[in-house]
Amino acid sequence: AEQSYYGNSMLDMMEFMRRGQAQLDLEALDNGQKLLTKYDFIVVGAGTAGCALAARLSENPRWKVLLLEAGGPESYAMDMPIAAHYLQLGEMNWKYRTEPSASYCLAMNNNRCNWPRGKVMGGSSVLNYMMYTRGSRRDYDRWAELGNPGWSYRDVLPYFRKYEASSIPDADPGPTRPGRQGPVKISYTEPRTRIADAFVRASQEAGMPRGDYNGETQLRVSYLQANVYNETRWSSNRAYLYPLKGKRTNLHVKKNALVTKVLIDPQTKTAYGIMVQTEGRVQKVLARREVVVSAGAINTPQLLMLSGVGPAKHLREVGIKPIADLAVGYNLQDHIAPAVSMLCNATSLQIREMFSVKALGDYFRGRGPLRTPGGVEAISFYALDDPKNPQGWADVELFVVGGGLQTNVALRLALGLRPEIYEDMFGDLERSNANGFLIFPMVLRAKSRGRIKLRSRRPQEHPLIYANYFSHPYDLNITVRGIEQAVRLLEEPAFRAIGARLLEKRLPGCSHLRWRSSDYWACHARHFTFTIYHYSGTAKMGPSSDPAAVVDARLRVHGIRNLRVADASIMPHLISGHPNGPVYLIAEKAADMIKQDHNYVL
Ligand SMILES: Cc1cc2nc3c(=O)[nH]c(=O)nc-3n(C[C@H](O)[C@H](O)[C@H](O)COP(=O)(O)OP(=O)(O)OC[C@H]3O[C@@H](n4cnc5c(N)ncnc54)[C@H](O)[C@@H]3O)c2cc1C
Repeated sequence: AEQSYYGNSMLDMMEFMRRGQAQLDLEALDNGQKLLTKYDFIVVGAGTAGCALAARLSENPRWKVLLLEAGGPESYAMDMPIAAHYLQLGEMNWKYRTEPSASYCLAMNNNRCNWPRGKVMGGSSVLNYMMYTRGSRRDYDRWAELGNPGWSYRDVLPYFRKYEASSIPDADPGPTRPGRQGPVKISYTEPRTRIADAFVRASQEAGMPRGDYNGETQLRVSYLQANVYNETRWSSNRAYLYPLKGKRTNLHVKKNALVTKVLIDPQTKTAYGIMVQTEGRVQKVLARREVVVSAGAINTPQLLMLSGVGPAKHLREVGIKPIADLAVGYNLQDHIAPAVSMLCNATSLQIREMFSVKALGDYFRGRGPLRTPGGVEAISFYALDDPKNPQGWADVELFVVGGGLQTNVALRLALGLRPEIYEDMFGDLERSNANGFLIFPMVLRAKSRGRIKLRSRRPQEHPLIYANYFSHPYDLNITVRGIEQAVRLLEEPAFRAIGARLLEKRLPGCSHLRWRSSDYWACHARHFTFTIYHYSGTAKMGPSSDPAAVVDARLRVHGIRNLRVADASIMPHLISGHPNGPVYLIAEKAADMIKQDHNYVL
């Protein structure tokens, strides 16, 4: 038996290396391309939006398209779902941090929240937890009501269905049914811990119907729908570009290429190219038709400001001549979820045990825990402010991770938790291998707004990030109610059956407050202000009559010709769910609008 174990292990390792090499070979197909001096379209950033956009624009064989990415190739190891936390520790992460605050992220080193972002082919779709949600229909209807024709749920539904390749067997079959043929895979994940089963059942026992939260009604509990297929993360790079590698000669992809400026003629206010730092030098590349910025909600405002598009006063402060005075970098939104730690008698995911050759072998055979997307297993949506309305607009989401903060060292590091707080809260649990889980109450429609500012005019320098969590009183209030909803679930029979209970440990900074009181939970939230990484809104879409708008409903930058933004930055309000899917929607719609505007009709 021992012999066959080692024999299999060797084969599994070889298989791992074979798959890794096959992927690198694909990625290497881009490397031989020599940059032209001029393209029809230049897309900045190969993230969720950028890959989709470049693939769609280059469908016209007559257009030459250049996709520029600051990071390097995606690798096979990144695509193992459970590796998600670890990726935040590597160079494929921009490793942003918010400015220190006295009112949030108090349990984190220097009171700064870590804000990871993908710096790699596929962008944040390579770092993310693969949770797939469309959000509420009301989100899109609100976008349209704000003066953005074409963005109501009815209007955008065909775009969801265009990119989706859902294999969810019990998806809502009604008019909102998912697409089955698109490039972006969506499936249920396995294996499931008993904890996830208990969460789904306890939610039902508390009155929440089970069903498809991406269907007609969002207020449902369900196992997670995820961007995973064949045990593999389905990044935007894999979805849109891998099928084209080496085949689409009019699409050039350049990695390790940092765009430092969009070139805009100050007289005609027309974008005509970019400056890019690559292979040790800075060069100019021209755009015959348009530059599209898809650098994500932190880098897009940074790049626009570096190029003279932004708040004139702030640009002058850092020595940049303004070309268009627009509210770039304002309207920054995010989702936070101050996770609550529970203990239980059911076996939770013990990450330490996962990194073995056996686990790898199981993974190749379609088994085992390496397939879980970072441990997130099930999810539910509540309209706490409108509880009687079955069609309500969700304001809180709960999701469950079948392991505790103590079961995964990478999670602690990724969050930047202060070592002394970690030791106080979780040290004993880690040493005793205690079984536990986390419920994350995610606040879906926060009213606080943050801001991105330039630290300097150097493109290599990280911008300043002010998250401003809880600056609006609604946000702390709804956060506390979300936590209380999570804790209430523990009373349900399904959770009782696995001995689920709150971790009875007070945060050192909150020990003066009555245990489990709302003041205690507010203090908990100010300490464990965990971002769920949904930064958005910093190049807001809206009509020119809206002083906060940066782009119009066709995603054209107000007052500048031949320049668009297509990524999470354009969301006027962050959607009530996880935004990776909605960013594909933005990219797909942007691609169609660009094709229409340049008279290319499929
Ligand atoms: C850790 C983490 C977990 C998440 N979990 C989920 C989840 O489970 N479900 C979900 O729906 N969403 C999740 N998200 C959010 C989701 O992934 C993002 O909203 C989405 O990827 C944003 O897409 P984007 O195209 O706007 O930006 P990105 O995907 O971040 O792409 C921007 C790209 O531009 C590149 N770039 C930036 N500046 C430049 C420049 N100057 N020159 C060249 N290239 C540049 C970047 O390197 C990057 O590749 C998560 C995000 C993170 C970081």
